[in-house]
Amino acid sequence: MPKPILVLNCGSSSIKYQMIDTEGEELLAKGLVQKIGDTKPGTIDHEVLTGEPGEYHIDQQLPDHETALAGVFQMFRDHGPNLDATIAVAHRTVHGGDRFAAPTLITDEVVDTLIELSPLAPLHNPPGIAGIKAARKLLGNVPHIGIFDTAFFVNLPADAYTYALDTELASKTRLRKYGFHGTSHQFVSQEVAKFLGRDDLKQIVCHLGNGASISAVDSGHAIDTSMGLTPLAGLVMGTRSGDIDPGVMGYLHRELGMDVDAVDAELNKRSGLLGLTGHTDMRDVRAAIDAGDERARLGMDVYTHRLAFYIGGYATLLGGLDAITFTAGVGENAAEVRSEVCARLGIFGVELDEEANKVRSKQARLVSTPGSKVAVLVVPTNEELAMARQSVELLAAN
Ligand SMILES: Nc1ncnc2c1ncn2[C@@H]1O[C@H](COP(=O)(O)OP(=O)(O)O)[C@@H](O)[C@H]1O
Ligand SMILES: CC(=O)OP(=O)(O)O
Ligand SMILES: [Mg+2]
Repeated sequence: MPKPILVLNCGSSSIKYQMIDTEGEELLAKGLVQKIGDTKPGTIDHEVLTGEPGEYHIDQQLPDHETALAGVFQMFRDHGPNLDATIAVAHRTVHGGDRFAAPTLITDEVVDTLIELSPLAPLHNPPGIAGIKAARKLLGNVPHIGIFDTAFFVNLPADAYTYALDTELASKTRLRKYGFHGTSHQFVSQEVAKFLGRDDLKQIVCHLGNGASISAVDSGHAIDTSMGLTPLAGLVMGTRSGDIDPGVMGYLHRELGMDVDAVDAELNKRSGLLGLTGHTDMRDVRAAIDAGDERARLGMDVYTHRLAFYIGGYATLLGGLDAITFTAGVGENAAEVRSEVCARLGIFGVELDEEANKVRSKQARLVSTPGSKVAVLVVPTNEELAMARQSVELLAAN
């Protein structure tokens, strides 16, 4: 009998989910819900990979996360696998603040604390909490576990996480760098160590998805990462600006009368690749570049400039560099991004094997030349599997 865990990743307008058998780690089902809270009908795509495999799609009005999850559960009831066998539900919870580091059994008290932490991640935590509440209602008889994006970074050195702000103000408001995508940075850096057969690696992980972040990992410990108090800092992302002069906020307010919410929305939702090129998706940016669009070309240059800047800085902080790894939607698929970033890293003796880099594969792989002073890898991330593993550990310890 399989002992499945349901893993939920609730975003503001989407839910990604997987059902994973904890014995043997087989993926039993996965799915994606889109356009939650939209005036237009939302979509639920459900794929069953066990028993009688199949793919199912429905269009349905999805005013909130509770309706969306009810739709997902209906998919399970109509097409399988059997939800009754589920032993636990794992929830990706973006911001654990300074309260949560390890995977945590969710109680009413934990939910209250997460609500308190919400202002720290206004775009990410509220949908996560909505998902937790809805799932606990629909599947009340199994443990629910929170896994925090910030967890891998709780032990960053103080000089990495401290902002140059008034100490009292910072401590009163818990203002510091927290870092995000930690489940992915940890999973991928461990996969790299396995792949290269060494634990004592100085490595940089580039998680380039719609949200994007980069981390420096020394012998398994994160020593710096690009996201900050919120997931807005650092790299250029699909719609987020990443690093800008903090003076931009006051400037936009004074010049255009934009209030704080308007500036926040501008930087989070209309900036990044979208603001630079008119496209959020890297495939569309690439198509525009190929069609001679100069705005898209500049957008890509800003994107790789920022990446190279961080890689150079992190190599210095690490005091050496053994491996650079690309992961997530862009990192795993966009060969041109890897190629253009690596072309900026000659000073470190990075040499990409352009042919190997072009090969499409779902496997972890080396894409640098044998002579490269730094190994360059592509490693698929699997945040859901990492979450399932951490949940199993927590359940075993209780
Ligand atoms: N084949 C591809 N080539 C280039 N970029 C891709 C490809 N497939 C996906 N992407 C990029 O990956 C992004 C999604 O990455 P993902 O890691 O799934 O993000 P998130 O988890 O933040 O939704 C897309 O927005 C797109 O930019
Ligand atoms: C924290 C974060 O940026 O997450 P995502 O990439 O899912 O938006
Ligand atoms: Mg992601």
